[in-house]
Amino acid sequence: MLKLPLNSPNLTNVVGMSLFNPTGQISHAVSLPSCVALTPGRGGLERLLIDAPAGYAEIYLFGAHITSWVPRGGKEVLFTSSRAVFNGQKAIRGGIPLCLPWFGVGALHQAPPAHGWARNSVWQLRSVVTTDEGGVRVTLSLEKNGFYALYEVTVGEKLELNLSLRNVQSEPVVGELTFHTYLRLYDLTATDLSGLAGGEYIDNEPGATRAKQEHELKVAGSCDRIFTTGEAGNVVRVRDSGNRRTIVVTKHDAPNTVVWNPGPRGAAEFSDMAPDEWVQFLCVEPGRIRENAAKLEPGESFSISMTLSVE
Ligand SMILES: O=P(O)(O)OC[C@H]1O[C@@H](O)[C@H](O)[C@@H](O)[C@@H]1O
Repeated sequence: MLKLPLNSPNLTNVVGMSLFNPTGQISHAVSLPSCVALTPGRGGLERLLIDAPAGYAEIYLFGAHITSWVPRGGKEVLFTSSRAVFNGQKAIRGGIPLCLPWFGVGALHQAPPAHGWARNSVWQLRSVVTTDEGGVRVTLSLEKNGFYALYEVTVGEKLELNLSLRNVQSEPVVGELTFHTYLRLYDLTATDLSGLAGGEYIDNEPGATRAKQEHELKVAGSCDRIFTTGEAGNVVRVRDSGNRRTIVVTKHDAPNTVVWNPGPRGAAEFSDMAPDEWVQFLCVEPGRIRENAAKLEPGESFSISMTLSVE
């Protein structure tokens, strides 16, 4: 295993060389802009540090997992648990895990692992380029178990994500995708949501029946709802009053939005979350899952996208 020191001059502008990550795989040789470094992060896991004029972010190659995004002049938008485990095996608790190629137990009950294997896999870094808006665009890929996933992350004043999944096997398959986004909040119990009223949801538990969300959703404890939204639900606004901001989640080609928080009792059962941390986040998870899962013939693909912005 090759350990790279944080200050190594070779970590920026890496051209034509291969870096090893702690799981033994070789990262793709890519050229990095000067505002980007590929460094060992927590647990020695390879991580892209992006400090562009328009925004800051950290992306682990393990899970293609974004653990931090700070738009320039703003505050951290993503919650990452103080007890998150960075061992290259367990999914990182917080940030934006990708649920792929299934969500939860899967539309066809494919689990384990819960939420698919992408968040526990090391992704390949394909390219890192600057954007005209002062940001950085990162492309990552993962080919595994007959699927090919391509993930484009644009870090700037907004965080723009585009994720696609292709069937590269000879049989038809079913695929699901979700951005399992942990939004950092000053106080969940004082947070207002808008955009989900009028949508239909099902509680994420066996035997649950479908219901209509009559009023705007207020989450003050445990919540685990899978929404199917129309156009109106493409923009969900999360008013984080303690931080004097509204986080706006805009999605495309993603008919579902999962809203999840474990509440105090649920949080106490997680070894990778402090008991009092449940009030510091809300998961708003755009995706295409369950009855909307994509049926993919060989060679077919589908994609979902999400933009986070702050007002
Ligand atoms: O602990 P995990 O596998 O990261 O899942 C956390 C939660 O993820 C949410 O997306 C699900 O709706 C919840 O049911 C689940 O508990």
